[in-house]
Amino acid sequence: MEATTFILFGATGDLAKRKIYPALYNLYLDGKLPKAFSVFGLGRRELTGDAFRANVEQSLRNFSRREANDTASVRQFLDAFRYSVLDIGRTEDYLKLLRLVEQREQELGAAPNRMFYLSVGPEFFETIADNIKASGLGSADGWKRLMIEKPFGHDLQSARDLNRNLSRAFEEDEVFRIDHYLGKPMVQKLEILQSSNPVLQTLWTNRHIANVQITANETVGVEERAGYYDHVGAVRDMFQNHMLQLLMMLAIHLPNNHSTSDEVRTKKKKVMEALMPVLKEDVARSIIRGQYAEGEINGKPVVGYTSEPGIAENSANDTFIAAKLEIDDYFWRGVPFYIRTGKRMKEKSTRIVIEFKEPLNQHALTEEESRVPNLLVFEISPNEGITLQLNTRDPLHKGEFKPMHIDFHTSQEDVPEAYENLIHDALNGDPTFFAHWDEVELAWKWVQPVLDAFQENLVPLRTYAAGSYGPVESDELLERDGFRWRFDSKHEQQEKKEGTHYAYHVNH
Ligand SMILES: NC(=O)C1=CN([C@@H]2O[C@H](COP(=O)(O)OP(=O)(O)OC[C@H]3O[C@@H](n4cnc5c(N)ncnc54)[C@H](OP(=O)(O)O)[C@@H]3O)[C@@H](O)[C@H]2O)C=CC1
Ligand SMILES: O=C1O[C@H](COP(=O)(O)O)[C@@H](O)[C@H](O)[C@H]1O
Repeated sequence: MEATTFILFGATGDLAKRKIYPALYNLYLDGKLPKAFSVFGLGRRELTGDAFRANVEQSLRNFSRREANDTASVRQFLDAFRYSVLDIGRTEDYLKLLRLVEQREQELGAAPNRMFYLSVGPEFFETIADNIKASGLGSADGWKRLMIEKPFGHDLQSARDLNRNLSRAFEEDEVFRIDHYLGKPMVQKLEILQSSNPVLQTLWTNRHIANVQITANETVGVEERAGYYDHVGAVRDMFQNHMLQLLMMLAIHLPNNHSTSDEVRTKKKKVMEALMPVLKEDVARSIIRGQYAEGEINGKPVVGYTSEPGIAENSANDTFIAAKLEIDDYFWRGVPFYIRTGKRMKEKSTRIVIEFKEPLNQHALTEEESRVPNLLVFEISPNEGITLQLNTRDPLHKGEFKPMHIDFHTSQEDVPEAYENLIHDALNGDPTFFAHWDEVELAWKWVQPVLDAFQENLVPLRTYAAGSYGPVESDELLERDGFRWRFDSKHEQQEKKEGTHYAYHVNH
């Protein structure tokens, strides 16, 4: 791997502490960092190098998936870390940083390859990019890359403006837009599972699939992010990025088992282009918008959204969204994709369920028998696994017709965290699991009429009790088409109680 200087804006912030340092540490333990590797942490706070390294060490102790007790290896890891005070708007701070970076590269005899990671609010992105260019930090004789966090814009126009402005300093192939759902191991496997298994490849069409359900439910509420969340809602916070990325990753059809990043991203773009647009006037028919009221999570009472600290008591912000989408292409025409995401839901679960069409069913003895569909379930988090629901007869119960579950689960301890995968890919210059501008723009384009309809109150805001599965209208969205949400724990327990369960557990 090529020598790299990792320049981290927002090094004193929450994301750096909870995600970036632990990810770098685990990459280091796995031997996945370049030999010549330095980190320059930046922030306004006055910190000595030692104080900064102590903060990083604390973050490893608190948040790393592997223990940071081996003092020698932690010390060696921290050796790579430097801190420099930098105010984003002050050009002289960039010149000082340039001198420090050059000095360090010379000490190491390292090529001037520079990774700029912007772990700061989006309002700073353009200023930083311009200052990187103006100071010469971005003009060395090596590569330069820009990693940026979400949100990428607030709507279609602001995203376009941001992209145009960033492109003054960075080319598209130098920009690595993070969508951390693309770093989740099961999401990364979707592509290879489909493209390297003829069984799945054959089934991956509207001939066999009745519908696809994509869920990302959380039990947490707005937490300490009222100021941010109340302006974005579930539609911008989760739907426009993570949920549409999951849809793209599921719906792509790849030619073979060695697809290049260009092929993957081109196919994702094709999926977005084929997504049937929704008109502002029609949004209410295919989108359910919800907000949590008070309720119970894991047996404990919790307040409703508008009683959360920092949220206006008349806020009409969405904390839940369910949607029906259709892809108008050869493979998916006629297959509804149902997407659902919400805060303060019954359980934390991110998953994709593929419901297969009923068989011809000439042997079904009862109406009930004909209603048990085959399901293929990808559990993305908090547990990772794949479940296949098949039908069988139970010889112990008079040959009753029953579903059988075949489960494959991986042990969570050793699964790399999303940020590890993404930082590793970016260090290697592999953009496969980063959002290309074309995808981001098409996603905003699809979402814009939804934002407009919400803004103009064309879509009723439904309430749901905290700790439920969302508004009843979300169930009705599927019931209208003869379906229901699958594999919520209430259904899963029911189905598992009735059926046989086969588990296949893998420790890596
Ligand atoms: N936290 C999370 O879980 C997630 C965060 N994100 C995104 O990541 C980004 C960072 O979030 P988070 O870490 O939570 O934010 P924090 O508010 O915790 O940290 C902000 C960082 O920005 C620095 N900063 C702010 N203003 C300036 C300035 N004028 N000059 C120099 N540095 C400045 C702060 O340093 P100092 O105070 O020392 O100046 C601090 O290090 C945001 O874009 C957020 O949307 C995305 C997904 C999840
Ligand atoms: O990006 C975000 O994601 C988290 C949920 O991520 P997960 O990995 O825990 O599923 C969400 O809580 C947050 O609001 C959003 O900004």
